[in-house]
Amino acid sequence: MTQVTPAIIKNSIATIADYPKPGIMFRDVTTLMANPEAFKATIDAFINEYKNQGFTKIIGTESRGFIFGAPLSYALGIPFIPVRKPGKLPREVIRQDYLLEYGEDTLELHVDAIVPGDKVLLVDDLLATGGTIEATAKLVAKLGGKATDAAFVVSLPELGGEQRVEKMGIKILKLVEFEGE
Ligand SMILES: O=P(O)(O)OC[C@H]1O[C@H](OP(=O)(O)OP(=O)(O)O)[C@H](O)[C@@H]1O
Ligand SMILES: Nc1ncnc2[nH]cnc12
Repeated sequence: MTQVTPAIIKNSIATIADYPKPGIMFRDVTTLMANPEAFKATIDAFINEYKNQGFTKIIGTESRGFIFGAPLSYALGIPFIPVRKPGKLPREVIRQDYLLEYGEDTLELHVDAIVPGDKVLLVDDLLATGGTIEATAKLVAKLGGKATDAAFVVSLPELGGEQRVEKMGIKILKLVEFEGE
């Protein structure tokens, strides 16, 4: 489905140069979240795209993925599953290491959170190198599910994440792009 992204979404995202490391242009969605009109436009755009599409689970990746994934899960009546940084989930987990734009990390998923045949929507605030979403999709696959789609508020195409995620057969929705700005 093609939709026009309201300008308020991009306009409400702040950019901080050289955070958290020199050379990084940090796209800060806290200013979007603090703007109720922009936040509503963001969640509504996701609802329009993903209603009645047969998803059985929505995954949000810690931490900013929780902020956009949980309201979508509530609105669509689809279970919300958190993928978390190490040591945060209390029951048995599977793990996946991955590289970030500015570091490396590990993600974990409860082993009983995904069942074979699940059709999973991945939600995160931002797509940069695609390492986070690739690791999350691998966790889903290890448990027999299939991440078919991934939704982002922001994509940074210069960092190659879109090709990396599409190569895995995952369809991307991005509401906003930042390129050399
Ligand atoms: O496409 P990638 O190169 O993987 O980068 C994107 C990821 O990086 C950020 O999360 P971060 O790991 O900084 O964690 P946070 O949400 O807890 O701040 C962002 O929220 C995405 O999850
Ligand atoms: N440039 C960026 N801005 C905000 N979050 C990010 N996560 C990875 N790269 C980022």
